[in-house]
Amino acid sequence: MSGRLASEYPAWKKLQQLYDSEKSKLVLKDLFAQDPQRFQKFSREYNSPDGPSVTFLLDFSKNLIDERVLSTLLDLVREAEVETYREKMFSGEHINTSEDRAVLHVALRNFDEWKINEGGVNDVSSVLAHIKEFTESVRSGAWKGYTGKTIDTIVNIGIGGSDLGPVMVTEALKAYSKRDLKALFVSNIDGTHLAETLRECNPETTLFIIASKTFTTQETITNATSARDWFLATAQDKAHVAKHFVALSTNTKAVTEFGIAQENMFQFWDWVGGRYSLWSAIGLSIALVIGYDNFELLLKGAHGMDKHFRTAPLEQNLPVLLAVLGIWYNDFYGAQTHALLPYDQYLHKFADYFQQGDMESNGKFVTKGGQRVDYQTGPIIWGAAGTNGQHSFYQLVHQGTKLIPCDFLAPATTHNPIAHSKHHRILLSNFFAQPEALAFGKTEAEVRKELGANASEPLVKSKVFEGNRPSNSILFPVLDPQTLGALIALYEHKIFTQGVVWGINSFDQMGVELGKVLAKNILAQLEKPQDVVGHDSSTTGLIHYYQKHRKE
Ligand SMILES: O=P(O)(O)OC[C@H]1O[C@@H](O)[C@@H](O)[C@@H](O)[C@@H]1O
Repeated sequence: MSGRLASEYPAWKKLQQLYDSEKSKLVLKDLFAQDPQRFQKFSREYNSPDGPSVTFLLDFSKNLIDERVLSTLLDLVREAEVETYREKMFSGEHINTSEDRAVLHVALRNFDEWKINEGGVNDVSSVLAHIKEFTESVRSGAWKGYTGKTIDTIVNIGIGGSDLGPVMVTEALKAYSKRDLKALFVSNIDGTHLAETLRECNPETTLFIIASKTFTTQETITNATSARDWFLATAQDKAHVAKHFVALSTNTKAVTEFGIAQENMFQFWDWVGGRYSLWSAIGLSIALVIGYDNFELLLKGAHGMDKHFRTAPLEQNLPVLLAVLGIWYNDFYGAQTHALLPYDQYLHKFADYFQQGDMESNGKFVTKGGQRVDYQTGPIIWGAAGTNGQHSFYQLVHQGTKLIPCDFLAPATTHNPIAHSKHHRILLSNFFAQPEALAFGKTEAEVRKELGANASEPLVKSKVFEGNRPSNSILFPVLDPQTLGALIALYEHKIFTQGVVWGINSFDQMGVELGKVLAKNILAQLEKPQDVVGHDSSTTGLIHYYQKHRKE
């Protein structure tokens, strides 16, 4: 990637001018009043260009934009050569320059359509076949534990990208799950996570999936080793490990050293970034829970979005549109955060997932060319499932002093139409009402009318909603595997587009390294107070306090 500073592009400068001169006119109430076509102009329906049918509506009309702002934002995308870098990604160029790697999660869901030149790409289908064979064997009960019993529990041990994707997707697609196969996830090094999980497991019927791209991650290897010790305390014979432990990794050597047979290892490649890996062997737990065919639908739904991203004109290109809207708020309005608000309980981990997806990708202050940026890069991503958020943090979103752009997502149809879909209608009425309230607010005059002449001034003021708070709404027919695949890919490509504009490398994660190194050093000093050397007084004081109070 060019690694140029985004602030040097002519369109960036023009956007700054537009912001300065037009900001006071970009008032949603007026913009909607002036243009009866605004919804038509600023909404797009997605229809998957191929593969399983996926459709959804992206309504971005409640954003603080007009046609001039949008076209200038798209000029910025052109000037940053997003289209060129998009092609570089799809063709397997090493766009992850700091690690000299290709970025090819799109190859994992390509189903041989596009020719890509990179080692391992041709093995994707054989790994999928391995996943299919294995999942069918476990789900059918043909795969037996060491005492001949069927597997009824799987435990995915992994962290970061080797955990968050499987957790999010298995939750999101619970409606498609095999209900008699319990899926548990252990990520934290905190022994509590493993201990509490193992309480739910029977060694005779539990399958451990050790998910680690590198197979060197301290948390995962420590948890996996303790899980193996727990298993062997009952099973006794090391030969039984083969029936109860499989690995998902790029590191064959470390996997075999751990004692997992090569035939129980599911391979992937260094061009799959951790936070983009749920489509790879890392998705094994997903395939086990929802079945291989549904896993394939997830991949195909994502592939449809890849094709859309690769071919649709920028004005129609949904990931690009989401990306530029984000840039508008992040870099010109000074918004620090972006909220993901799915009105679907099944998507309750969606924001957690994209916290890593977005923040580990675009939380960088240096361009690919090595320059310190002079603008904001990745936003803080957060959110929760509606309507829970409404009874918690929405107060600040509506009346706080910060601008928080929001994405609202919802399915038109629920998988659980209890009480004749009464719950769902109430849920959706909130999904429609919140963006409306954010955009149009409530004026002082309206409040006065409502409260009557005797209302006190402070009470009137406290009930005013300034409005003009932007949001996107994404409405899809039903949360099925293919739609989820398309939605995840939509956000992946949004992140890619923003990264190219900001000139940063969205595909390394140097920022997680320092803490790891320091922790290793400190671990070696925890025994005795006299070992605690080379730290500032605060760190030393904290460690000494721990040493004084620990019991074990
Ligand atoms: O899959 P492994 O190699 O265990 O890595 C797990 C996670 O480690 C973190 O430090 C990050 O680098 C993540 O991107 C990664 O997903």
